[in-house]
Amino acid sequence: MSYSVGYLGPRGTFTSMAVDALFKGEKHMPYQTIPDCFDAVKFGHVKYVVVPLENTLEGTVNLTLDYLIESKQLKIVSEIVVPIRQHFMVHKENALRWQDTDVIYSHPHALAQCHQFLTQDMRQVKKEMYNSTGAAAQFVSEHPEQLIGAIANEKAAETYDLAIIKRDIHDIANNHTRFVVLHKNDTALRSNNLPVKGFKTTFMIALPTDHAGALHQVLSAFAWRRINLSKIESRPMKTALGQYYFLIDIEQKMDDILIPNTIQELEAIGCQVEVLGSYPYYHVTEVLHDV
Ligand SMILES: O=C(O)C(=O)C[C@]1(C(=O)O)C=C[C@@H](O)C=C1
Repeated sequence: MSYSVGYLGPRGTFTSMAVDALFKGEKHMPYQTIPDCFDAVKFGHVKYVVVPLENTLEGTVNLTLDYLIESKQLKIVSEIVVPIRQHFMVHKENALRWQDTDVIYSHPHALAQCHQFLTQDMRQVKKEMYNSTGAAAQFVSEHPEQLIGAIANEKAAETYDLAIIKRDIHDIANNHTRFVVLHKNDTALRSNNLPVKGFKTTFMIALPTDHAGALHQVLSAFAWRRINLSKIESRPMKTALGQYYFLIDIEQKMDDILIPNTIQELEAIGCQVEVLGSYPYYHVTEVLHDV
């Protein structure tokens, strides 16, 4: 295996910023889509992959969560939260004509994070979804003959030599995305250079059918042990309407007693419980500086 880390590429995505922060000096391999990232680690082309899981403004990246639910052999081994600053950029040859832009490309999450800018300043411009912010920037750089723009980060503008027209166009300043590192076994991945902010464990829980108050019982199994939940979310099981998995994050790492006992209690009421990972989390504090 020549590459150790795969990620949602190309260079210049926010995901590549997460990779740079966690895996300094390792060989990285960009993949075009989130499913490609999952396949790369499943089939052993890379040891780890980094994919986006959740954003402050847009919530969960459903594609990642659905693949995580499906890929039971993969575990979350680390998490990193990255500040997200979105900028509007065009090809340098079109910088003076940016007001004539016909189409703006970006990842659907990035477009959604810039709703106010797109509806107020760019109302007439067509919006097109792309696989990632970096790929949108690359596409713009390859098509100077078209009056198109991208929403992406500063690194993408540098990498693809684009002109930033408007900075910080995301709706709220406190915009962050949570990325997870996936691996074939559950050995937690520690960063060599970032301080650990804390630990989490993620569960996937299927409730027993026709059991009144089952979710209440699940929550109370955590509550009476004073285990702090940092997230709860449901995703359809895709088997029938009304059937869901509950994804629960707790602010605690796997231990020998408390968590195994919680799982036992959940199984005793008929729940199916999978631990999707028990891992350290990190924050990137510095935002890419202005040029
Ligand atoms: O990594 C990127 O640049 C992406 O395009 C993906 C993604 C996402 O899926 O949330 C990552 C971070 C930002 O929230 C916007 C887009």
